[in-house]
Amino acid sequence: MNDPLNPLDSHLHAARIRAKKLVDGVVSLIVDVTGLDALERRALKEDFEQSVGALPDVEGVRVGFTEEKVERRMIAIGSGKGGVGKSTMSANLAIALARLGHKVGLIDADIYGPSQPRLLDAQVKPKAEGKTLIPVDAQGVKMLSVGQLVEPGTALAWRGPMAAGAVNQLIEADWGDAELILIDLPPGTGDVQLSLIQKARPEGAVIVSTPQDLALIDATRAIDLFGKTGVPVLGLIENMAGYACPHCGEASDPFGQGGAEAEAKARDIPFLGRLPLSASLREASDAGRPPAGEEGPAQDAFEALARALLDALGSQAAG
Ligand SMILES: Nc1ncnc2c1ncn2[C@@H]1O[C@H](COP(=O)(O)OP(=O)(O)OP(=O)(O)O)[C@@H](O)[C@H]1O
Repeated sequence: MNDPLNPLDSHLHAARIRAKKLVDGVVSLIVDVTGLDALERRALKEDFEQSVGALPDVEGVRVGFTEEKVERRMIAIGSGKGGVGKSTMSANLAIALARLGHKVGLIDADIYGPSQPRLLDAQVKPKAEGKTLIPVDAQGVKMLSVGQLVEPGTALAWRGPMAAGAVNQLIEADWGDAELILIDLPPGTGDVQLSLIQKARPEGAVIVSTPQDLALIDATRAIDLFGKTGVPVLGLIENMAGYACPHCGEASDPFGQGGAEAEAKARDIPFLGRLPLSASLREASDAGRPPAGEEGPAQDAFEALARALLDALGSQAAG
């Protein structure tokens, strides 16, 4: 006899059907929703209810969901002081990790200057399903920013617990299939950063520093902050290390060379690599075109940093 549910085999989302049965006119479907956010799940459910409900002899439809469990790892990106390129690094590392085949999320928790919506050219408000925020798709990365929770340009003079509350909303968002979530912390090593780290409980941290002495002293404070909270430092990245003159090509080291690497070595922390000061990198970043997404030397540099980070994460998990 012809199975009345046969037409489901040619449904657009037939590959997601894990089980189907028809009992007394009621169809029960189990649908795999791996990788779909709450809005997409609702749309899929409605689609099945409508198309199955229209089949002959069907009086009711029940749709249940199943999904593969995603093992999520959160990595905090911190810096001892502002302006060292932590946000630029977070955006480009996120894109480089996604290009290496990872499902990546990015939380912009920089309450003093949330810049990810601009860096990733994604200045849109996220949607919500009930109280759960749905990250926006930003150049292949799922992203949420504290900047999306307030009006643009509003100074965020939040204290630690308030900031932690807002960041909590971002952490508990619907991250779908994202397995690696980078969290761009506010610069500095005060109470605000401390309570954010305690709230987020990242698996590891990356510290961004410039080669300047002062930044290095600040970087060591950041290392101590993560030590205090029991978060292992996965590695140090040196940004704005050396400068290639765009006119004559001569390379120079306005802030000195090797300081960050030496500091990392002295502290027994992996040195993940360095990125030179580059006018084209700054221009592309300011224009919302992260260089990690465009072919060129900067893309190669970010890919190498992303690989070093994955290695450090691997050894951390193994150790
Ligand atoms: N390697 C680089 N070469 C040239 N410009 C850079 C480089 N890295 C970052 N910048 C520029 O430096 C400025 C500060 O960078 P960014 O906002 O990422 O720093 P930050 O550490 O996140 O600062 P804050 O947390 O205070 O916002 C930006 O204009 C950015 O484009």
